[in-house]
Amino acid sequence: MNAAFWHERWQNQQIGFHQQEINAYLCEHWSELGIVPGCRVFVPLCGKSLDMLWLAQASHPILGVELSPKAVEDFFTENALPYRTESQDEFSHWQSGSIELLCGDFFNLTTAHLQQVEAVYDRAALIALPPDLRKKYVDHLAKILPKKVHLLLITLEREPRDEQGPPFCVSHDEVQHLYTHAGFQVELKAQWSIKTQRQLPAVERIYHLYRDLDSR
Ligand SMILES: C[S@@+](CC[C@H](N)C(=O)[O-])C[C@H]1O[C@@H](n2cnc3c(N)ncnc32)[C@H](O)[C@@H]1O
Repeated sequence: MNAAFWHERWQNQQIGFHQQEINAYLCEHWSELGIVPGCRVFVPLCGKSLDMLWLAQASHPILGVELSPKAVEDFFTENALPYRTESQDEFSHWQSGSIELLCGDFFNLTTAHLQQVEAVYDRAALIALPPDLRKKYVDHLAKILPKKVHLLLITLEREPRDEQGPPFCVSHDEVQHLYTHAGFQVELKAQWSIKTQRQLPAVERIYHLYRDLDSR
């Protein structure tokens, strides 16, 4: 799953993952995480997700990262948000008010980019990646995030399990393994049986992941 794959998806508008409405799990579970207004929220692999608008309206400064310039531009234009843009190291930086999007590769982010981030919202980021990249993604995220941080993570697992994707099946055991290994406490908040777009049975899980390395 290389950059060309995603650029092509955006150019051809093969973006079935994009939701026209705010994610219901975000609205239902965000307040349970104890993340106060004003906390900066990082949205990895953000696409043009409308969930960023909901988080911004909940008084969270937003930092997103996205590979596709088309996705980033569409986010601002489709939502009628005036923006300014400039080049920054390996990223182009797009900003409108409290929403900042970095256009470039997640794996080029450093701790400097994620300063003051206190929470992460991962919907369709971990599950967008094949197995070998998922470990690299979690390890990199754990490395660049501040020591004290909360994550809201949404995963998907089709039944019976398969290796197709994206979106890829990510099991509860895998989430536990990846994030515990990276120093996080893992709490499964809820799970729901659903039907995928192709009417396949699947389970969606919502996690609160938390770490506070200073308090150890
Ligand atoms: C399945 S989509 C999910 C988008 C968004 N989270 C949502 O809920 O609509 C995954 C997104 O990750 C982006 N992406 C994939 N690999 C990336 C990388 N290494 N760095 C930044 N963005 C990446 C793709 O362009 C795509 O927009």
